[in-house]
Amino acid sequence: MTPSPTQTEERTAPPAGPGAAGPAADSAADSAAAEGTPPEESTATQPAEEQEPVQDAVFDLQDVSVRYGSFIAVGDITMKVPRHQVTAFIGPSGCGKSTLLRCLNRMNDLVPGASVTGELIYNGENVYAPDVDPAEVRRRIGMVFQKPNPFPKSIYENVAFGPRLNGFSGDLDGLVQQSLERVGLWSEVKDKLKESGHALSGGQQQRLCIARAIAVEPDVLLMDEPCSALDPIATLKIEDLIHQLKSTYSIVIVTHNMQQAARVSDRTAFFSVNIDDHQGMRTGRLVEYDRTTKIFNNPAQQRTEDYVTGRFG
Ligand SMILES: Nc1ncnc2c1ncn2[C@@H]1O[C@H](COP(=O)(O)OP(=O)(O)OP(=O)(O)O)[C@@H](O)[C@H]1O
Repeated sequence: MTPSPTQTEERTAPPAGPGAAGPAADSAADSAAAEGTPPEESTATQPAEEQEPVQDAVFDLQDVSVRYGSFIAVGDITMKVPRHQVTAFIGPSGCGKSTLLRCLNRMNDLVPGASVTGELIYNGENVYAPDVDPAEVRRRIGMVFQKPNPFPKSIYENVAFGPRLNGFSGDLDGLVQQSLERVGLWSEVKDKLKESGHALSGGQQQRLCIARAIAVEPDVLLMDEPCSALDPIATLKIEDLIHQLKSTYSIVIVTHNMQQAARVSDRTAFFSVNIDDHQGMRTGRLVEYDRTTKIFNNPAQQRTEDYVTGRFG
């Protein structure tokens, strides 16, 4: 991919010393991100490159851009998302992580004015082809949101709802149990399946939402900051769960938490915002995408290093 024609500046931040990047240095980035420190919004950009090829891709994005009306929220994204691995999207607020995540399963169709250009291939099929049923796409590519959002129904019904809607005719009780077991919730809820999903703790509610997502037997799980509303112990449980689930599902996770990205993901995509000199449009761009260990320990781009070490970029 070629650099944006809007680029006019070069970065002046000094390079980090050897070993400055890495999980040990992540807390600075975490706290800066948590405090909402604005990114250093340079119009300079580096070519986004996929440094190490993905051999078995579940998604293949070619020049994908997402607009809200005429505003390009995220532009020219070319990347492959590996199957049965965890891919993290990181970057400063507003760089389009959630927007890009939502277009992977056509959730953005539900946003008035949102449109997608480019090619988004999922298992060899163009997700946006005219004959593709968005509801089927969303069944195969499930989503877990930032805030746990159980239905106002019983624990059992939360899990049974999707399969029933899809005409599941097998052993529903068994499927509910199996789904709850997979998220480590069964022993905690087996005696109160008729109680409301809202009566659970935040971490339990999020695991219930993951059980609900996997009950319809998806292929991919998209997670949009799934732990941001949870305490550290509940967060670790979800992270453990993500590790377990990746043998069955391909997972894409948006996170502001650098340590979490380093802990749970195999690959990390770092996005940032470029500002168009003429119109001042702030468009999210993919800066660097590689194995997570590389992104955190030896990134190719200065902007990545600045971000993962807490300097922003
Ligand atoms: N429904 C919408 N309508 C119009 N603009 C939107 C909409 N949703 C997001 N945007 C804009 O698109 C850009 C990208 O937003 P998005 O939420 O995808 O970024 P993000 O990187 O996920 O941010 P954060 O980390 O803060 O969640 C932002 O400029 C945002 O204001």
